Amino acid sequence: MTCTLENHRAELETLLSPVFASLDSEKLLADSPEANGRILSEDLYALLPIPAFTNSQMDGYAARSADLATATPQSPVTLPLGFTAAAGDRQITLAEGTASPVMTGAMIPLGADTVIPIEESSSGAFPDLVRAGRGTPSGNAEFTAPSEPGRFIRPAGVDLEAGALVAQAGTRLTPTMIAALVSSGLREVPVRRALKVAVCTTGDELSDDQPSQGQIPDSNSPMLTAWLRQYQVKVRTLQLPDDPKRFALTIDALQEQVDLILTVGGISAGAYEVVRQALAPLGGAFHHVAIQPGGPQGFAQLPQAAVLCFPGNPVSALLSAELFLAPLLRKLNALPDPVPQHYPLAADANSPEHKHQVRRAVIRDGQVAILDPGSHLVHDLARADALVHIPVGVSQLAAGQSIETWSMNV
Ligand SMILES: Nc1nc2c(c(=O)[nH]1)N[C@H]1C(S)=C(S)[C@@H](COP(=O)(O)OP(=O)(O)OC[C@H]3O[C@@H](n4cnc5c(N)ncnc54)[C@H](O)[C@@H]3O)O[C@H]1N2
Ligand code: MOO
Repeated sequence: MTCTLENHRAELETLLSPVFASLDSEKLLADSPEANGRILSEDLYALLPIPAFTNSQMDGYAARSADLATATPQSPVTLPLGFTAAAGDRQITLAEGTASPVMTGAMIPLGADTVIPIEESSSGAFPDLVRAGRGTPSGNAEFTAPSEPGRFIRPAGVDLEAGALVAQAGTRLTPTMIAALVSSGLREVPVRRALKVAVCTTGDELSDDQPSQGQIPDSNSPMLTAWLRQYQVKVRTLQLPDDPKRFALTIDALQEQVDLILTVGGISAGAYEVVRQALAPLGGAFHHVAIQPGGPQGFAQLPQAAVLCFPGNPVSALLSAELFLAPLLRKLNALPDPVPQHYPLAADANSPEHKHQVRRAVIRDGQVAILDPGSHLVHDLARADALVHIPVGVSQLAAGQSIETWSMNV
């Protein structure tokens, strides 16, 4: 049975929506390597303000603006030095009529209301400094201009008040959001549990180490694993021979361990189509989608897990993931949809009129050159910059015509 790209997409959305909706919440450290890209499962409110305390924006002197009100180059104001406030120190108190050396990020001394950058002091450099509890400060600093209240002072909570909403449920953790969470005192955060997928590559020809005659390296397994991990999926891989009984037993056991089983290969018209042979009796649907590559497709709903069946040719497998899984995983991960770019075609191109063709392409010198359509060309797949969609009904494209390109391998 042949179906359209859109119909198959809709079928997979029906299959996978309940799987995605069933993912519950888990706690994760916001500063752990797995946090980036995960989705918050609750609204989160700041435990600490950002900044956590009022601090200096500059290395310089903390002072009272009133003490410097009359300072001019002709009549500078000289203030004796107080203790030095360094980043990490407890708050010190500024004695009236003194200036305290203060470093960027240090707490503003109690009583100070302005910071004069070191470059603006007459000497332009710090003299010998003394931190609280480590001796008695001596020396002076000379100022030739007033400094207004609040100058170079970063007030506590100016970015976010304690108790304010840091991020809503559904927010994707980015490097910057991780910084905001940690800054607001939120280290352990509730996130949606990662989707668990078992990638099952199939075929007696697959080999992991030294392929003997007739064998090939299993490239689909690492390719799809890396591809799925872009979407925060927890992947386990299995390589299964062309033995339908063993395949059926393995799938049955996997059901309890993962949310989705993704099989690759073994679904077209051959005599040893292990996936089709094992899953068709269990209600699996196998059909031909009017796309190229990636025509043969299948899926099954088992009692405890959904099964998605991609064709085995490497280009077909990857494009099946891009066409059918990527839109759903982007939605799941609150990622934006990609935006196409437009380039003129470098040469004429043909496409089968009754199929939606997806071609790999390279963009050179402002033009898009379409690569060979073969679904076994895994190196061409790797060197492609873009995908070009040629819809049903279009059989020819002319050199120079502007076409839509969708970035890939970025
Ligand atoms: N008589 C027909 N033959 C084929 C048809 C058809 O309609 N009628 N469709 C062709 C198309 S299109 C595709 S796509 C493939 C899909 O076949 P399968 O999904 O059954 O995949 P396999 O036969 O198992 O493998 C196809 C191809 O890919 C290689 N392969 C498989 N797994 C891997 C892997 N993990 N890593 C690297 N390469 C892999 C495999 O060795 C084959 O060369 O069927 C066409 N035939
Ligand atoms: O659909 Mo197959 O994926 O053309 O090679």
